[in-house]
Amino acid sequence: MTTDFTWTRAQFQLPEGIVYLDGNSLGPLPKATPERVARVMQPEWQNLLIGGWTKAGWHMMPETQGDRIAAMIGAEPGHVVVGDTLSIKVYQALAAALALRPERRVILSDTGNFPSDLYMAEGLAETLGNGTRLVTVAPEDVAAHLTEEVAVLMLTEVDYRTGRRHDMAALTRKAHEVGALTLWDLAHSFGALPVDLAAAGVDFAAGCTYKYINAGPGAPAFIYVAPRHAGAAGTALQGWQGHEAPFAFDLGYRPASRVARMRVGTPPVLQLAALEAALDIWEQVDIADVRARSIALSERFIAGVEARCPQLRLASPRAPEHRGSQVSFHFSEGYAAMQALIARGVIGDFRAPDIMRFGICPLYVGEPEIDRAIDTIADVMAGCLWDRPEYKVKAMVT
Ligand SMILES: Cc1ncc(COP(=O)(O)O)c(C=O)c1O
Ligand SMILES: Nc1c(O)cccc1C(=O)C[C@H](N)C(=O)O
Repeated sequence: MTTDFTWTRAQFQLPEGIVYLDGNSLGPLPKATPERVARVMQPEWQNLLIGGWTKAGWHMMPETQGDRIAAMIGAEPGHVVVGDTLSIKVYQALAAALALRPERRVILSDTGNFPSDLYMAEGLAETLGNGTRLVTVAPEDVAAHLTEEVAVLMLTEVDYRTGRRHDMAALTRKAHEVGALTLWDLAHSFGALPVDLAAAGVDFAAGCTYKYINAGPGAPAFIYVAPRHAGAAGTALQGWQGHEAPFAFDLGYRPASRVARMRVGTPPVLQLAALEAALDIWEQVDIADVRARSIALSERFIAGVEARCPQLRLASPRAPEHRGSQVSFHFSEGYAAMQALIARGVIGDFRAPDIMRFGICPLYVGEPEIDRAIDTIADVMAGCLWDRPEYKVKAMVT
């Protein structure tokens, strides 16, 4: 299959006149989504009422959508389930992995990891109360800290700030050599670059669907458990929907034999419908084409910005194979500069302390958008427009 990027572009409802370079945080609205979500309300919810769980397939959506996701990330069918938030899925996967290495006490991660993953690990370690501790090292030092003390290597493949990409297969191999298990956060990988969990020998993974996948604000996360751990992995959060027979209402918990054991409570059906519509687009897309185009667009962007804006310093790795699908620059007044860009219709975002972040999503971003972004950044820099007081007011959510 060759991806038709004119077609993909036409599938999105982007506001007129803007260049959207923040799909690495929240993807835009696919045109088919409102109708698909509305269908769950009318006729499904209106007419089927409680019967919708069975007759409209709502109950199985976490698994049916999980299988679709599995096919996109090189996971074995039946080993991915959708639901909850990424923070929760990280917690469950980490708890399961730690329990599989009961004699070890170290969770190894890096300082580039997303804070929520680190907070979850700290909280879990505290709850376990058995001396389990989180050790965070610089991203480039991870391999050197893989020792026989490590129970779980927990990393985000692509750094949310710089876009720096870990070598998932090599680090997984190295972790296994010392007897550790791996947990990969795919938040900035899924839909950004090819992922092959089975080939890399990954033990656990989790990711979200509201970024590159475009399933909407608050869209559910997913979790992957490798087949070799499927029977032994505990779920930590023993909700009734992860029970082998939820509608038997047993007083005792029996985990489902399938990855469904990682379900917790009632699934968010409206949000899952939005995910379905988003995945329909991805079924017409070859991720290898997306990756090639993302690299070409990113190279064009970096070259253009560096040629015209000496004030900005590249924060992302220069070699494309070491990046995800975002490009970041350091600039001391990055927050205000980003507000100036947004006011001119070029939407990226800012991450403390000084990172201007631009997501390159080829499904709806092409050369004209990249060139307009470069021109606008050059204008903001040349005119020191970031120095205006109105751009220095901090918003609550960035
Ligand atoms: C790498 C990474 N992990 C975890 C999270 C947390 O996800 P959630 O808010 O869905 O729990 C995010 C984004 O918020 C993220 O970028
Ligand atoms: N989930 C978000 C939200 O509810 C509001 C604003 C941003 C987000 C994000 O997902 C941030 C994202 N994980 C990041 O890479 O910074």
